[in-house]
Amino acid sequence: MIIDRLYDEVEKKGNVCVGLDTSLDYIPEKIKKKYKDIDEVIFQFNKKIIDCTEDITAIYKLQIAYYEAYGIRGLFGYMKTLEYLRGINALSIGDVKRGDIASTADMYAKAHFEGDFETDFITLNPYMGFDSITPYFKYLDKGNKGIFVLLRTSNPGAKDIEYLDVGGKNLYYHVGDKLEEMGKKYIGKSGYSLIGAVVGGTHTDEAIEIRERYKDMYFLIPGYGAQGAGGKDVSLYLNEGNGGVVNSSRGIITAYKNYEDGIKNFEKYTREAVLSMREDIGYGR
Ligand SMILES: O=c1ccn([C@@H]2O[C@H](COP(=O)(O)O)[C@@H](O)[C@H]2O)c(=O)[nH]1
Repeated sequence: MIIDRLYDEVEKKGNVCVGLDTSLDYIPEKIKKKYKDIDEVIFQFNKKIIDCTEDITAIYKLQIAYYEAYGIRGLFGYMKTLEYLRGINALSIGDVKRGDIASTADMYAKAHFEGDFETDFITLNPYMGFDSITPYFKYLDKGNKGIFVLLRTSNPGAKDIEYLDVGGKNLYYHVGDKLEEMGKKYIGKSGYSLIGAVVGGTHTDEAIEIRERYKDMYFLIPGYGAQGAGGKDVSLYLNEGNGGVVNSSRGIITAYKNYEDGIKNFEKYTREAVLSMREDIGYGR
């Protein structure tokens, strides 16, 4: 199952999920001048990041908005990056956060688990109801695709809805309990399910309870670095160093900007950002 592959990647390489949130503002002028089309500029920048981090990165997450924002060329950049990751046998998450009625969800599933935009995992938004999630299960049945469903997100606004009291428990626990139950059917040999959850590393007060309560769930943990979460925070969501991947996007792909010689030594600084994040999370301890 694909979740077992992710588990093994984390064992070998650590918990870092590099976020390829590729805004043109992050790309050095040198690359922008070298390639005529935006898709190639985006792809070449992503390729540089992937090539210097692949052996220390468990999985890459592409937030689709950063590609959609550049229209059809941006989406070509998205497609090329995913093709490249598949070619080197690296895992990918399409951070698409879909949620819609079942007939539309069927088409979203086809769009992101097959064809040009195929990824290993996608993110889903469950707050339209569980019938917006179940249409993806036919891909889970084959074992080679997985989902990360928004549970308790990293943004301050998580408190507005996700924390609402529903029958004596926070709404996100209501969502999580149902996901854990549905996920029992999809547990791999690692002990984790193809139905995972997104939990923001920026809120830590309930982290231990969430980890304890959802033993089968693999976590995608955003919020590290640019949003303020640190290694100690995110590691509360892990289980003996596994059970989750920690995303950092801006913190890694713009790391080179912190140095005067950043453009010249782009690969060195990008790699250092992943290595220091991996250590901060507790790799090797
Ligand atoms: O709760 C959530 C869910 C998703 N995200 C996404 O993760 C990255 C974070 O980027 P940084 O630059 O490391 O802050 C981004 O793609 C978000 O859309 C999240 O932040 N929180």
